[in-house]
Amino acid sequence: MKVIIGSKNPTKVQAVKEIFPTYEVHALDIPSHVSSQPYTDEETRLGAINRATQCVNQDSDAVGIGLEGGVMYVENQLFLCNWGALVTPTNQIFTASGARILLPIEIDEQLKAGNELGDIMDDYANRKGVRHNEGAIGVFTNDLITRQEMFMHVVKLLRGQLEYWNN
Ligand SMILES: O=P(O)(O)OP(=O)(O)OP(=O)(O)OC[C@H]1O[C@@H](n2cnc3c(O)ncnc32)[C@H](O)[C@@H]1O
Ligand SMILES: [Mg+2]
Repeated sequence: MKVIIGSKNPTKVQAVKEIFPTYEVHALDIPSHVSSQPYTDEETRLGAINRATQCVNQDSDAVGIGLEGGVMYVENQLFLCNWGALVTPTNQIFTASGARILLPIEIDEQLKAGNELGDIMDDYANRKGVRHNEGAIGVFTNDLITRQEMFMHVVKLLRGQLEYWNN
């Protein structure tokens, strides 16, 4: 069995490898066809579905997975949000979201100024490549939950649904 993950971001690729250990895992750089910084649950989830669908279009024997990061408001407060989608060769679509965490007001202001969260996080935390490593969720949980761990949970939710509806 084969799974294609529509990103080369190591936090996403590793998450899929951990949760699908018996599958052959391929990583392809696939566009999300939504804004580079999604701002709602709907847009973030659509980005994940778009990536997963394009993965299956590349190889009709494979299961496609898309993982997408975004932000969303809950009562005027900005939260990190992440969505995953899994598309099967017969076009079943499963989606699931990841843990959310409040972002400081400074991050909200920087995003409104048009910067991408990945770049803002490097400046804010004075680190390099936060998006490829611990992620914003790692920074704001004192490294207790990394971006890969958060994505692992999302991919587990996808795999579980795939198995439930196909057994
Ligand atoms: O190569 P891809 O798969 O696109 O990986 P990415 O790091 O750009 O991740 P996303 O496109 O899924 O994320 C959308 C935007 O949100 C940013 N982002 C989302 N979650 C993040 C996190 O935990 N830490 C840092 N940046 C994050 C990311 O940098 C993008 O600007
Ligand atoms: Mg991106």
